[in-house]
Amino acid sequence: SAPEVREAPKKIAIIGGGIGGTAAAFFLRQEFGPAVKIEVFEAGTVGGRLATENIGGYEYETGGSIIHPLNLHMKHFLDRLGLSPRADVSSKLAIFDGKELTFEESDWFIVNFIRMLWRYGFNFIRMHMWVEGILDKFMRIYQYQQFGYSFSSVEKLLHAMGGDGFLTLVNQTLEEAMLAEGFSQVFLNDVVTPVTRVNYGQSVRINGFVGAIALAGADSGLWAVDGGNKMVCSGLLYHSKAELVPARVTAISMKMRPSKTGSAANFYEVNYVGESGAAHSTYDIVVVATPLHQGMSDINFSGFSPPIPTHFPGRYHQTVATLVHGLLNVSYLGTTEKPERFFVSDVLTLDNKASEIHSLSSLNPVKIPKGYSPSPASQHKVWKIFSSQPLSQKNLQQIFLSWDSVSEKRWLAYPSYSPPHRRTPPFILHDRLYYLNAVEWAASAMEMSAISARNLALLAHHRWYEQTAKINQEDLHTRLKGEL
Ligand SMILES: Cc1cc2nc3c(=O)[nH]c(=O)nc-3n(C[C@H](O)[C@H](O)[C@H](O)COP(=O)(O)OP(=O)(O)OC[C@H]3O[C@@H](n4cnc5c(N)ncnc54)[C@H](O)[C@@H]3O)c2cc1C
Ligand SMILES: CC(C)=CCC/C(C)=C/CC/C(C)=C/CSC[C@H](N)C(=O)O
Repeated sequence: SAPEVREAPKKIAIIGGGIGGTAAAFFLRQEFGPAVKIEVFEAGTVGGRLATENIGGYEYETGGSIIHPLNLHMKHFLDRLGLSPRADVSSKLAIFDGKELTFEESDWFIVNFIRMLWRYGFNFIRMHMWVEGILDKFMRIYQYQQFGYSFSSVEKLLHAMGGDGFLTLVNQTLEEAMLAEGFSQVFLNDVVTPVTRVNYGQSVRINGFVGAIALAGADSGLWAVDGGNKMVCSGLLYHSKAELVPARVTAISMKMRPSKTGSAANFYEVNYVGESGAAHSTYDIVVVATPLHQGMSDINFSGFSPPIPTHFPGRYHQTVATLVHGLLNVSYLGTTEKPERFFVSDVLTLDNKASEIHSLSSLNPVKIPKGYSPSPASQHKVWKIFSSQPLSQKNLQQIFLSWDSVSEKRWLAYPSYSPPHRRTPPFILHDRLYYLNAVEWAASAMEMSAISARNLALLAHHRWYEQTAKINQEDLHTRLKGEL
């Protein structure tokens, strides 16, 4: 007799309208087809940690800002949504030790190359090769997902990409991993630390995997979305024909109802508070696309065995983004260069007591006006400072000669990474209840949330239709060699 065909799910809930939740809506629609009703709950603003701030009539990114050229899901979203990358504006990097600039990029590639070779031998070239090797393995996920394969835990996903090497990498510090590879401590202090400070606000004691991602975040060819990165989220929401529910989810519980076949079927009840008060709805599948950690979201899970905690262990790191429209005090950076000749756009910092800030960058608006070009420090412009604590008035007076606006955004930005990690939170919280942001404990980035969204859409589909052959397959890399 023909195998029993399971009915399609009728309703899916996604909690969170950031890049993770909206990408999940997009991929779930792709997997389950047009009939299923998808609802996205968002307590704040669509985009979540992708957000902009208006200064003087222009919008500037205050959260997630850069995208790697090999981030294929983000690229694909732009193509599907008819969005474009923002026009390129040249940039110039320097490193600050709290007193003076220890490195200032030259306009000439060869000058930078010789300086780096002189100071750090082959460390610099080898670092590029090391990161490239990790990215090569990382890229395997796209082929697996293209073929419909999914993974039931972060560890299994990492293992499928990079084998035991990736699992070792997430369980040791970047410092340990790079020292073991033969990089020098001086190179780690002078070059790698400034990158982990700007990109994750933390030291080289973050895990080796997220450390490699941070270093990839200093590659060339980084891009952003014309009009603002958060446009991808609203675009995905619209494209997926999901319904936005502007409400805060307070609780998720498991309920039973009798099914047509006589046996009991369980479903999820989502309780939420919106503008018109408290309400609840029921769903066949639920995807939680917000971090389940202290200060991030307070969702009470009831009726589950084993119990699901409101907050998993581990905390999120505070990064304060302060946007200042003002005149930079170049002597704060210990430089004697005239402000009209000072074109440095990104100042990274060393890890020492004198560096209260993690970075200082000149910001370009999300839409580049015609004829726009980088301006020197002698002109009023928008600067972004990353720090772990809010800046004091004294800090601002040291860094700027004058300013006409200051806006501060305190983010619980990404996990506070301190390997070895006890255990990464699970993707599967319960039978058909999934947790997208578990992936952030390997690394937090827009593309990581998109990869997790695709993985969970596939996983939810295969588990719904009991297609176990597409879950947790070993050795996919060898088996798919030669395929497309
Ligand atoms: C300052 C900063 C700089 C960064 N820079 C980069 C970068 O350059 N490149 C990069 O790739 N990544 C960067 N990141 C990381 C990146 O922004 C995140 O990894 C990514 O945006 C996470 O997206 P998400 O959708 O998974 O989570 P979020 O964006 O946090 O989305 C979760 C959403 O859920 C909502 N929510 C929470 N609780 C509830 C509830 N109970 N009910 C309903 N809704 C709820 C929230 O309001 C939020 O909108 C940066 C992050 C920060 C903060
Ligand atoms: C996931 C892969 C393969 C690559 C992502 C690389 C990337 C873009 C890393 C950056 C991650 C991050 C959290 C950056 C924060 S700050 C960004 C920027 N320097 C700024 O000033 O806003």
